[in-house]
Amino acid sequence: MEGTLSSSLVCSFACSFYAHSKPPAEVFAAPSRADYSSRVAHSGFRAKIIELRFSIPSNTAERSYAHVCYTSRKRNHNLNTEVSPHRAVSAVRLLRIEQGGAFAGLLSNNGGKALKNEMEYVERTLGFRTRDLEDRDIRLVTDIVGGTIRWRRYLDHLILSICNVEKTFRNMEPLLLQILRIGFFEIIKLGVPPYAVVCENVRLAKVSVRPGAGNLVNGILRKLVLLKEIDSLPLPKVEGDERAKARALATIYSHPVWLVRRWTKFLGQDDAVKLMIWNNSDPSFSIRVNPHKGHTRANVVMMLEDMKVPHKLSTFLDEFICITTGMQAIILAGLLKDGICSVQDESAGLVVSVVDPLPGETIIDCCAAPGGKTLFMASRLRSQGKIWAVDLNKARLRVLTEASKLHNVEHVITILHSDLRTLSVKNIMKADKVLLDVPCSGLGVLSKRADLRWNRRLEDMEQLKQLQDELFDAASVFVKPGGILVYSTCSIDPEENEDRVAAFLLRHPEFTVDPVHRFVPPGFGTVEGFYRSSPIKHSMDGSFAVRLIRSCGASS
Ligand SMILES: C[S@@+](CC[C@H](N)C(=O)[O-])C[C@H]1O[C@@H](n2cnc3c(N)ncnc32)[C@H](O)[C@@H]1O
Repeated sequence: MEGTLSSSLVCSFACSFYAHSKPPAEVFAAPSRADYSSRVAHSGFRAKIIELRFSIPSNTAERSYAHVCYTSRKRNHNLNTEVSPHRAVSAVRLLRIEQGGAFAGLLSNNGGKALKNEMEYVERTLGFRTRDLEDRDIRLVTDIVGGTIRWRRYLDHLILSICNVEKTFRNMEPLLLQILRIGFFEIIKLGVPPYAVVCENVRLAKVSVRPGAGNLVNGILRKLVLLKEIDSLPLPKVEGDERAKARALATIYSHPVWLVRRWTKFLGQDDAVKLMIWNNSDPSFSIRVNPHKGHTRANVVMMLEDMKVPHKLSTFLDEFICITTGMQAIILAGLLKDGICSVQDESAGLVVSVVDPLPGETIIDCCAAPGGKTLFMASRLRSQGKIWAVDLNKARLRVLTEASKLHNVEHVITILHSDLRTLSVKNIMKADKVLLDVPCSGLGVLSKRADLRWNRRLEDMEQLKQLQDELFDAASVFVKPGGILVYSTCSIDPEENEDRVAAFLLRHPEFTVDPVHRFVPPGFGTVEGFYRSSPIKHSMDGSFAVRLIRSCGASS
């Protein structure tokens, strides 16, 4: 069959392949019919191959694709024990993330089911099963997937430089590119012995892409090893005008150029680099102990010691424990599932300190779901008082409802599914305190959200700012005279933080800043009286909050 197909059509075929557990259809690129046949032979399905030849509009070269209709599952599934399972799973997961079908975190509260789905995807994509993942493999997948996504721009620069021919790089099968990225990441950033990396990634490319792909991986990885040995990785120099410097820094520290330019402008080059280094480092987590399940922090510390999970007490929040590694063990031990504690960054906990919920108060949590801050505020109310938890997203509110039951705080929380802006027009509720934790860019949490830096665009910022202003106005309506309004973000961007507050105060002279210094530890309050946590200063996520007080005589 001859013709012209758009790349989006190819993509939609490929997506349908991932979406079905029944015998699927897929389209993939391969230079010869023998390659299609080899792939189908490994697939575990009986299949009919229809060959397509077409050119992609953005790419003048004609390419050959196979449209494979898998007709039924073969009875005996191919178990491939030679391919290292964590590499195979990582490659497929990276492919899915890039195609928008998965998130970066493999850690899941419902580990068993998630893992089973994961392995089914791997089997459907590669055409063979690997042995099941052990705990150690899961940790490796988490490290490799997170790291490879973070370092994508840097790795692609090296791969492209070593391929030498841009066409080879651009025309690479998507799975092959992931295998190369993994190999580069393991050699350069994880320091895995090159022999093992070359050998295993070559084998994976051969059996999962096509036999010829193994040779390509072999050649490219060996060149990389050589360049690394002589300390000659082809990296750009930070020189030239602003734009050239930003491009070089963006490659060396693997961030989008627009972010580098923005941070260089707001923070200066040195702090921008420190921030990028933080974003590329392994994320650290903290857990909040839930007292409503009869546990104390000392209790949970003993459990962590039994589990040999390295930890230290938070110096900023009495309920928090910082964990460097071992989250998987905490999940497997059921500490989250049983509501004994929840994962919450200290920076988010300190926003609750800014709100300072007191027993007996009525609080409206305006953008509440999935409820991290609602639950902490509920816990601080000590069963006296009320929280109205408002959110637009029904699915996320369901998570909040379940979590509030799990944490034994559901009696103080009432869920309200609504657009805050519509609710504010009705003007039916007034509260002592109102928390507005607005949708934001999330630029303060890039170390935990490995893929976020690649998904955010400069254009998003304008839309977000407009939404933040609208929600800020809406939230203010619920504050009673003399009451408190807290606006917060998990962003470090002044345009989402200080600038939004300044614009709000111009529109709402009935509010004034109530400095946060008496609510947060020293070092977190700014001269303007705002709360700001900084990854480079406090080694935690970046977040922001302001506490505003409505004048006693003023009502909306
Ligand atoms: C940053 S998240 C809130 C996180 C939450 N406070 C927590 O600590 O878990 C922002 C939330 O705003 C919600 N949201 C966005 N637009 C909204 C609107 N117009 N009205 C109400 N909620 C909205 C989103 O559904 C999302 O759950």
